Amino acid sequence: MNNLVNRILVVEDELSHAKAIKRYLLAYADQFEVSVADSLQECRHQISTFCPDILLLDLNLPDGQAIEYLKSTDDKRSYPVLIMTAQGSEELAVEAIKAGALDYIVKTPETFSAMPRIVERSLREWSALQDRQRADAEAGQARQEWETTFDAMSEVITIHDKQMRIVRANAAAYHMTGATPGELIGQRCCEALWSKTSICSECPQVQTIWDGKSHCGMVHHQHNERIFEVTTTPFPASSDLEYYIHVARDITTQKKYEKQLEFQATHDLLTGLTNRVLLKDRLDQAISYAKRSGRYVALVLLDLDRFKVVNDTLGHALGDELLCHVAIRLKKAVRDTDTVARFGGDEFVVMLTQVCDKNDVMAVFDNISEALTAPYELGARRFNLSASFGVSLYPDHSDDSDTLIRYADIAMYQAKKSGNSCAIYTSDMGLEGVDTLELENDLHQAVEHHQLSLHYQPKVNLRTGQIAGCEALLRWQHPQRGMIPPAKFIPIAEQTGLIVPIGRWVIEEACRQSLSWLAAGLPPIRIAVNLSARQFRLGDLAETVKEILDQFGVSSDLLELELTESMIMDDPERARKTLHELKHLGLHLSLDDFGTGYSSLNYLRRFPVDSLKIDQSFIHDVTTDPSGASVVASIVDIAHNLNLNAIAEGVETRDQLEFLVANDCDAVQGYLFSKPLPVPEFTALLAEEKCWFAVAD
Ligand SMILES: Nc1nc2c(ncn2[C@@H]2O[C@@H]3COP(=O)(O)O[C@H]4[C@@H](O)[C@H](n5cnc6c(=O)[nH]c(N)nc65)O[C@@H]4COP(=O)(O)O[C@H]3[C@H]2O)c(=O)[nH]1
Repeated sequence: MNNLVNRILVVEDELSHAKAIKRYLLAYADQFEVSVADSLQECRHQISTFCPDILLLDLNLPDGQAIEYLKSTDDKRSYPVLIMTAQGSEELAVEAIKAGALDYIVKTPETFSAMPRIVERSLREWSALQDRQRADAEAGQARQEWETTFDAMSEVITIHDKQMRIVRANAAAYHMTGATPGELIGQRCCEALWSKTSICSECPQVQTIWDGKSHCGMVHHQHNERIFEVTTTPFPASSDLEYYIHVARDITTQKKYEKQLEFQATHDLLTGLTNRVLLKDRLDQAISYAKRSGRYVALVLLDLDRFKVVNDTLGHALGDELLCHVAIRLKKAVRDTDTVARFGGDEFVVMLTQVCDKNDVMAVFDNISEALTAPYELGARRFNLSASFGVSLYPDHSDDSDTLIRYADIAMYQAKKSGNSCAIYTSDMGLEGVDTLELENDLHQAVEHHQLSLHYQPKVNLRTGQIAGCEALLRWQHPQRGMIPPAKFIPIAEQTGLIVPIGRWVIEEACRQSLSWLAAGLPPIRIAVNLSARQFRLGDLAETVKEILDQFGVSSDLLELELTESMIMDDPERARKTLHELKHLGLHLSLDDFGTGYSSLNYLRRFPVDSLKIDQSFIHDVTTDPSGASVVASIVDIAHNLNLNAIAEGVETRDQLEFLVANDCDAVQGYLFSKPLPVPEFTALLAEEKCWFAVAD
């Protein structure tokens, strides 16, 4: 018993009983405080004023029955009530207990004397009862909260037994399955939730049942194609019965998003092809597989030749469409096990794996090349594309993926530069690559530091044997490396854009030289200057040339511009306009390296050019290869049919010269007559007024 005061209200109309009870109680313990009421009315009054901890209530009181009183106050009571009854009224007392009394006492002298212990015990019981009720209420509340939460969870939650039968399911589970409680409870989880007929051993439920630990895994819903992350956790509900909580979270959107991100990180979004990151990964794998299998891996890097022009003239939408067509064709041209990647822009890479024979690479290359060059139809338009290819091989060139990619790139660059469609990497190309970077830096200073100069090579008229003009050829005297050939630095100048100021300088220098020779009293000579593709595309070419001619006061008749076929065929309409503007100034125009590119004779007819320069590669073979000879003869014919002059370049032997004379070529240029000469030597040649017929005869 604690030391707190216990207030006891005794409601008894029989005064002697009340006194006896009070006396026993007060005599028993100090903490008892006793008050007496003799009616229900007084009882009610004292309950509010005395605030009893226990009520000893006589069954029959003058103003009413205790049972009625209990019934009317049952809900609010915070104290125990003991009914006191006379012998023989026990039945009524039991009724009083039903109405809310804690117990009853039959009034006898013995029970009066035992009253303190009865009160003590009753207070203890009451306190325990209160605790239990409070605990029950709290448990009820908790349960309600839990159930609300359980049903409010968006995750599908089920509780199942060891046989994986559902014993409880939340609202999300019913919502997902569309089942009623009757249809879900007792069903096997896999069937009821996931529409699966068999249980997968990797199911987190199965694993949890096996080793008693929580397991998490992914479950694909068989019918609605959604993906769930499922966690199963065991919990002991009683000592011998185990339950498992199964929480399934719908992660379909998350997975979709993850997949999308992964795709974006590893693919080119326009074409859907593999990107550089994934290609490198696959190349690493292919190399390690090839190491074991003793096979080759080939990398074919290709760059579309005229793509920029297509893009600029037709707009990016059509350009994109074209790239998608290229991607499809490349994929079709190789096996499924090979990889086609896009590195951005118009650069694609094909990785060929499990190659047994190196010759197979060239066969695949032929397929690719053929697929790419077939005409493209975009809307009402038809296009032809060509590409430059660079090939590198594992194990011949490297066993490192980055290096192989770089080597394929260097080889492609080499192919482009040399005008061949394909180049296989060789070690000297690699060195050239290193060189290129250094040259690029030095080239920036070349103009400023007067390291550039022009050499002149005569063109000889085959009818007169005399100089018919000359070609100005750029030379770079590098302070450390000595003379660098144009084939090495012009492509760098093209790439960096430096060719524009350099090209302007060449025209200015040719005009300056022309004036200087005239001033020296030498016969007027037409100087041909090579134009670069970039200069030609600039748009203000005619204006620039006119400005230079005006600045030096040189007659336009003394200047010739040499363009290549590819420069004008890139964008024939624009080229035609520019050529007309140049022609309008009075310049001579010639098509250089004729025969090496793709020319449409239809277009050619519409271009105001004066000469076709037959590429030296044809001249080289003219006496050894009958087909080479017929190409040259045809070009001369074409030129004459179009009212153009035919000039052969790279003439080195008398046999070549004789062939050209026999085939009615108009003029020649080549080492047989003279190499390109520095100004003093060429000036001497001019002054000599040399006639080469003696040589040609
Ligand atoms: N094997 C052999 N070669 C001969 C013979 N006769 C002449 N050549 C060389 O053939 C090239 C002819 O010039 P290209 O076709 O315009 O080809 C030129 C031209 O495309 C470019 N280039 C040169 N100067 C300029 C320039 O000022 N501007 C631009 N944009 N390109 C230039 O560089 C290319 C190479 O120029 P070069 O090295 O000077 O090489 C010159 C010349 O030296 C011969 O009988 N045999």
